[in-house]
Amino acid sequence: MEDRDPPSPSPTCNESASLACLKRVPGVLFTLKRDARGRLQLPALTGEDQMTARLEPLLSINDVRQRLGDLLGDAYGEFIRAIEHSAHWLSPVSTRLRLPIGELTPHWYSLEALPERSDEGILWHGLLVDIEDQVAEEQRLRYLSGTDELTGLTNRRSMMGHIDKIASMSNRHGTPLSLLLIDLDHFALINDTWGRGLGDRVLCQIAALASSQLRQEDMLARMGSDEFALLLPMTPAGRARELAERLRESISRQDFGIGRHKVTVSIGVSDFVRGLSSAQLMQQVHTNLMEAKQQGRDRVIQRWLPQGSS
Ligand SMILES: Nc1nc2c(ncn2[C@@H]2O[C@H](COP(=O)(O)OP(=O)(O)OP(=O)(O)O)[C@@H](O)[C@H]2O)c(=O)[nH]1
Repeated sequence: MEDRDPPSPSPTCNESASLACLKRVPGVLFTLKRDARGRLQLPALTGEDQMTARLEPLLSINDVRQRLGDLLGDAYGEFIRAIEHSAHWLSPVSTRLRLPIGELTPHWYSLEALPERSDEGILWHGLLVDIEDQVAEEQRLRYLSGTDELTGLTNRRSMMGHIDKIASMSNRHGTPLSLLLIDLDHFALINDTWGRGLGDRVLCQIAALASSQLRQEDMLARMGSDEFALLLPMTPAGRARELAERLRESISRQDFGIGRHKVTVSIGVSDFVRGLSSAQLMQQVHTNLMEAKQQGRDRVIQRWLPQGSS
């Protein structure tokens, strides 16, 4: 027979290694019990020191509801709802809760627990993990996916969704809605003459200048390249046109730090007509912008979207 060294104990069988590992998990493993009278008990708990310290006083209390309420504050209701739903359907608990455990400011926790029936009621074995960093990263990515990196404005993708939503509200309630499409004139020339870095600065300055003239409910987006869109809810065409003219003038007066060279924009304006789609609104405002370019740039063109057109 082959002579072999006896196998070393597997780390998963080594209790102290497992415990040390558990201490490094930013959360706790727990057992929760709900008896037939609805009382909640916490018979077992282990994990990261700070969280364990906060939850340990609950161990072996006859009914932890009151103490949990004190500990979790506003989040207590949500926690109990998740537990009661799981108890009723015997379904796993899988939720995220914002809990003030072990921290002065609440953190996001992921709560995963499996219920099973026992003689005394229902028993959950579960894991509560601090996912504050993960949630912050998700929020950052969500923000980035809807934001133009250069100007910090809403990007095309997010704006198109917004136009759909606001247009369908206008359709339902008959409220006025206008859209502006703003495009820099001969922007390629600015890049070619003063460099792309300065071109970037011009785009950012235009974004800031336009933003400073808006109401809170208006939405400005960079649609790409040197094109911006401005969505104006509750705004009839006449007021949208006035705003477009003001914007155009203020941009042409602005000193962008490129000598005597003026930066100008062409603007298409369109208002939403009930019964039409957001795609038709977009198409019309684009046609108006093209018309402004063709007529010599540095101007605003507004044409009505004929009812029933496609
Ligand atoms: N600086 C800078 N330039 C960009 C960016 N994105 C696109 N561009 C440039 O913007 C220019 C857009 O030019 P065109 O679409 O040809 O139009 P234009 O020169 O503005 O001329 P008209 O629109 O016809 O008046 C191109 O030179 C692109 O390379 C950017 O993020 N930064």
